[in-house]
Amino acid sequence: MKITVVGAGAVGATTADNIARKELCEELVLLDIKEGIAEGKAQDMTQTAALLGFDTRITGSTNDYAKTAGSDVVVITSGLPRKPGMTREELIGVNAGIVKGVAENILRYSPDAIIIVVSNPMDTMTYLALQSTGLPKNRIIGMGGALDSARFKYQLSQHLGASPADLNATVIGGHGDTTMIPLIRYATWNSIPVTELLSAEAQQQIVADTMVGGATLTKLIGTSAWYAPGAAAASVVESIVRDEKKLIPSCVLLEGEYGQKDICLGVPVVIGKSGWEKIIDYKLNAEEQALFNKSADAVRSMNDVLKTL
Ligand SMILES: NC(=O)c1ccc[n+]([C@@H]2O[C@H](COP(=O)([O-])OP(=O)(O)OC[C@H]3O[C@@H](n4cnc5c(N)ncnc54)[C@H](O)[C@@H]3O)[C@@H](O)[C@H]2O)c1
Ligand SMILES: O=C(O)C[C@H](O)C(=O)O
Repeated sequence: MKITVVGAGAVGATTADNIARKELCEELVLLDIKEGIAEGKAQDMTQTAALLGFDTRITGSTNDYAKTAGSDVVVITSGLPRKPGMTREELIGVNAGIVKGVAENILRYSPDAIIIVVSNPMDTMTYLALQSTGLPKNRIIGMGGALDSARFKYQLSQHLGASPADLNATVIGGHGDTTMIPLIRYATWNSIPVTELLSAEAQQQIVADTMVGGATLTKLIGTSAWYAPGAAAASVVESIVRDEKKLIPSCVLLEGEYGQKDICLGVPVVIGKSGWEKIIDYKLNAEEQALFNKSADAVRSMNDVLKTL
């Protein structure tokens, strides 16, 4: 198994670190456009092997895609992160060019790869990667829901005094401050609906705080987060390489599912060795479906911006 992570910045390096620690592959390539950064981080990470006890071989590459040849899975994290006060959508102008170029280069050397898109605005970057590579839809997965659902569980755990591991909670829709939809109606604490345990005010607060989870961290740190994003991206990789069939909300092409088509948006999907394998229908109620449609409208207008770049 060979995995490439493009972008050796905060999220890319953390994703690679998680992949290596979990020994998800024999060969891991970290690629960046900035001279030396990928080689340096690959060497630094390799020096943890003796301490942590893993055997994954990690190679760094300064923009040499030949080194990525034959990758089974590729994670794209290259691109600008937002600064405090910005939205993810404001990154489209720079990141669209980066993601398109990277996806095309990857495909040249790894025609069979499954691609995971992390760069923001992620829903539109996933759509762009799908359009520009023409890959089968199941091989392009946008990572957002895995992270947002982990943040949703974090918020629930704080209010309930519960272990996040005992919580089951899902965020669908876009990966944006106003487009994500934490499905509180479906959230449970070891099978008990959280709606039976929390006041209406607490539920509203949890949903609101989950939606701005990324913005909150960006304000605190001065750039966007990387520990949970890197762990979330690695969890999607793990479900693919171990063929786990985990149900992970992810951004995929919709062709009528959830009432939408010609758009990549977050829905619960089963992820295994072929990429995303099927979409699970959560049977949204009218209010949730209205939110989903609104989210789709917002993402579609970002997708339209691609035509003007
Ligand atoms: N989808 C998500 O859940 C999620 C979560 C966190 C961050 N992000 C996004 O991930 C991206 C990366 O964030 P970060 O914090 O790692 O940023 P960063 O600045 O730390 O790293 C980005 C890296 O990309 C590299 N890069 C730029 N152009 C490149 C190219 N053409 N080829 C190869 N490498 C290139 C840069 O040199 C840099 O090292 C941002 O767009 C951010 O918004 C998404
Ligand atoms: O918030 C961001 O801009 C980065 C990422 O999408 C996140 O949710 O952490």
